[in-house]
Amino acid sequence: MALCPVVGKLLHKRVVLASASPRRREILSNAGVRFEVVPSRFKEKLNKASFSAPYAYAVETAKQKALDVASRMHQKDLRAPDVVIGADTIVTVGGLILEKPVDKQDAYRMLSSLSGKEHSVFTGVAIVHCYSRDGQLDTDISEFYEETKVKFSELSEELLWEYIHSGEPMDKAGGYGIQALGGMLVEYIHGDFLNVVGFPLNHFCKKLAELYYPPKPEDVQRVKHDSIPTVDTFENPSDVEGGGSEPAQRNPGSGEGEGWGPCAPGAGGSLVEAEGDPRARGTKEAAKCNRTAETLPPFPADLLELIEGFKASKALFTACKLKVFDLLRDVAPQKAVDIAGNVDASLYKTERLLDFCTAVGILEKTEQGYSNTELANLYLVSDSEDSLHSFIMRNNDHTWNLFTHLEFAIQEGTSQPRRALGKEAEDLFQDSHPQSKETQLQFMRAMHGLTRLTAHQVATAFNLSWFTSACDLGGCTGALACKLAQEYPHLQVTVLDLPNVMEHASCFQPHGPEAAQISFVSGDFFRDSLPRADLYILSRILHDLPDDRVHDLLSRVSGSSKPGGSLLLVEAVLDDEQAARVSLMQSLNTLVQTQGRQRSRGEYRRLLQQHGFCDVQVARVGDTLDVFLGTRAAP
Ligand SMILES: Cc1cn([C@H]2C[C@H](O)[C@@H](COP(=O)(O)OP(=O)(O)OP(=O)(O)O)O2)c(=O)[nH]c1=O
Repeated sequence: MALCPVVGKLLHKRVVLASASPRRREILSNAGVRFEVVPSRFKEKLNKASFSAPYAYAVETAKQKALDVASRMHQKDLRAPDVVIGADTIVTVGGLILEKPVDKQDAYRMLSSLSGKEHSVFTGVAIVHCYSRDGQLDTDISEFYEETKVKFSELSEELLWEYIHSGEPMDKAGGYGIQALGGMLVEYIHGDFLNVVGFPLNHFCKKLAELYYPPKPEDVQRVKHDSIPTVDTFENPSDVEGGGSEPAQRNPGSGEGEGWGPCAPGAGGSLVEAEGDPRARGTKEAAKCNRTAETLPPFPADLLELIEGFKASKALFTACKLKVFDLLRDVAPQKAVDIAGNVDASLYKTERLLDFCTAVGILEKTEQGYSNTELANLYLVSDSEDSLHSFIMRNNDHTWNLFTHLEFAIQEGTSQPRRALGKEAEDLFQDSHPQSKETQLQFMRAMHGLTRLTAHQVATAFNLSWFTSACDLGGCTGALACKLAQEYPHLQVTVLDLPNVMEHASCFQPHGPEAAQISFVSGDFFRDSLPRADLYILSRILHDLPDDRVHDLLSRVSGSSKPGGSLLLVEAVLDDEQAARVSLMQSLNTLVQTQGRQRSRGEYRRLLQQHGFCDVQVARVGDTLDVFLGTRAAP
């Protein structure tokens, strides 16, 4: 692929992204760049009035961010990284520069100034090449900016405040995120979308191409001004000889706006070299080494992520197990030494774990110490409303062991609870296998967090307002029942689950007005008669069951349904191309854990029809779930 060689020029270098922005990190890593993240401590408070244009402010801030990181790393390690990338995104409207809002009122001020108008988003980028000369840091700085025009619709007061209360505006220039909810405010954009999100990738690649493949004078005519040169464009013997792998050094005589000097003639080809200059020699040697990079196959970034992905999961599990996010929810920021003391762990190793968490965007690091990101506060703190902590711990304590036996599951065609956990598959959902209260609660909390993620979308996938009674079979903690009750104030919802689940259900019962609409009933949907209801719900139940038990259960539900009553079925299906990866991963999960299997949308539709539910409608929820609604025909 044409872009790979350009990005490939960075692969053998120590590249640092001087930014705490999770968006920049994602854009660069999606492009296959390998880098470390060291957030800049440069305070964004340059005097805006002293700049001739807003973009100059963004470019200078980007440069200062990168230089701050380069010099700190050089001081700390006595060795700077090879390349430091800094960026700064601003929004401009009516001559004003908008950065990140300081509070909700500020976000309101910004967003109302953008309402109904076109504005510009500028991202300034600095690519700083670092060299160490006699222990001193020396740099070559290349900088550029990109402008994207964005037009907002007229925004009502109500919409503005709803958006502000979502929390999304707070860490974003101009107070919005075009890549998420903020996308709904946008009427049109002209220019690079990623530039708005914080990093103009296309311009960055062009800049790299300019730096690493400076055109020879005779090539200038051949290179389209706005294209990213591919290796082919420059692949000729003299280019290979000339290296072209290190950035061309700036011609000392050339001024700032002149760009990068043309290639020096002679053996070196594209590099301007001073005889006896050790930096130039090093550069030439490096150029020789990197020459082969052009002929290498594309770097397997996705493959490496797959190979090493389990390490990232385990690091997250460990930070959760140590309750790092709970600690930082209570007191933040905290230094590594205090966190290590609190969790009773080695300082050096705790620091490595915290830095990893920072690099993947779940912690933030400043001079004062580490703090939770918004994401961590929402999902990783153990007792937050939407916590996924127990789901993570369940993966750590339970699913992890099962997955280490995946090869047996595949070879033998059976699930592996016995080998991994000393239990039979059906025991996992039965009373017959006593679990400790803690294990049971962990399972229930895990299901609770997971169900809450999509409960609202499931509850509203169809208009259910004409039902008066519903029964959620295997409804566990009542997380879905609660959303249904909130959404449909006239609906009475019964949650049916096994006695060992119901024993602990009181820990999850809602406290709001919807509590009066929900009742919990203990029972086994395979043995006991089902509570009467005009809507039955089977949410994420059938995939855990083998075919004979699916038929058994569906015929019991069908037998209890009155004509005109309905069944709402929620499952991750196998055959949707967009969700293929996630669904396929879930199907591995099912085959290693249970005797069930993931089924296709067509199979579920047929199952419903076979059991007397007709007029089956299907809605997609999130990335993975299908919601089916079938109506019981008269027998
Ligand atoms: C306009 C807009 C901005 N943004 C983000 C990109 C940037 O992260 C942020 C602008 O703030 P910046 O100061 O550019 O960056 P930052 O503070 O997030 O990170 P750092 O200074 O460490 O590099 O706003 C979006 O994510 N979406 C948008 O639509």
